[in-house]
Amino acid sequence: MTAILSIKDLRKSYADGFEALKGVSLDIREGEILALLGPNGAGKTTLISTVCGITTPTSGSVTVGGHDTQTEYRAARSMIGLVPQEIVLEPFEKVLNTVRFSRGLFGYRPDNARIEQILRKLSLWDKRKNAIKELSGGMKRRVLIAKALAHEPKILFLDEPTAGVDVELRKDMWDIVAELKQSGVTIILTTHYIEEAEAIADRVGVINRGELLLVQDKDKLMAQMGQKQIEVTLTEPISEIPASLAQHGLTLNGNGLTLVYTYDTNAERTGITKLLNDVAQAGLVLRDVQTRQSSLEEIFVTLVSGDAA
Ligand SMILES: Nc1ncnc2c1ncn2[C@@H]1O[C@H](COP(=O)(O)OP(=O)(O)OP(=O)(O)O)[C@@H](O)[C@H]1O
Repeated sequence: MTAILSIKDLRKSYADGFEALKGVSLDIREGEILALLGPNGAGKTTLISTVCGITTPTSGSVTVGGHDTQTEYRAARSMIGLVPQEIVLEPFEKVLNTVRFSRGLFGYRPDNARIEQILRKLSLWDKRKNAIKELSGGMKRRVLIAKALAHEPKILFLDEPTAGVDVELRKDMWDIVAELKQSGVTIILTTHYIEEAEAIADRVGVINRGELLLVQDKDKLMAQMGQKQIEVTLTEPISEIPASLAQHGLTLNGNGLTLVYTYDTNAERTGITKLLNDVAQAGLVLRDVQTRQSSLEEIFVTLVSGDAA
């Protein structure tokens, strides 16, 4: 794996002593889309700000394309584009100038063709002579993306790009992200929308209370979603699972009253018939049978609430 971005044991304590990042380590592959999920205050923005050099880490290191963000700040930072969560734009400035200026900030020569291409891609070309204050909220968000792309970054951070945007713009954002990926840009986005992670991410990371709880290929998570559980409640509790049921990989819950069997809904044979037969053969009497399906949302909620305990 080629890691374009490597985060090692990153910690951040704010001046008031609050530890917002508690040793985060993460390697990001070149060209992938990683979605970072986490509840409010989990540390997503702190992580992005620290990686982008806006916030100084308390300890740990970050390299971007091999450049250390602290000792080789300019080289590392020029590879990164950041679309912040909050709209920070000069209201009286024209769209075109705003985006051109961003390119200049990174020491890049003016390139009108490139700026035009970016503005067209983001449907802002017709608005290029408008002042920022004349734009709608959604268009301002597009300007933030244009600014972040103006210096041709290899890695793009999008901090909640679709928070508060309408369905159409959200769809447009997803298309833009997919196009950028096609052109080889690595994308890290934070989101509260689990369906967004499902729709566009290659990998999903879950962060809570400053810790990265999980980073996994989305497809693997989706495969987990394909799993279902059947809960068999018995009339009498048992102290252990009978040996004749060992092959089913059951767990015993609820004070010995519930047997839980996990199966794959996509599999040709679920094994339910044999399970129920074997349960009856073992002399167990059923009170109830229930099935339940786990979703990415549930995995997320379980991880985050388990962490809070
Ligand atoms: N400048 C600061 N000084 C002290 N604490 C801070 C500062 N900035 C952020 N925090 C705290 O650090 C924690 C993480 O905040 P952060 O903004 O990184 O979370 P987040 O995951 O981006 O949340 P959200 O989804 O709400 O944007 C929060 O408890 C926040 O209050």
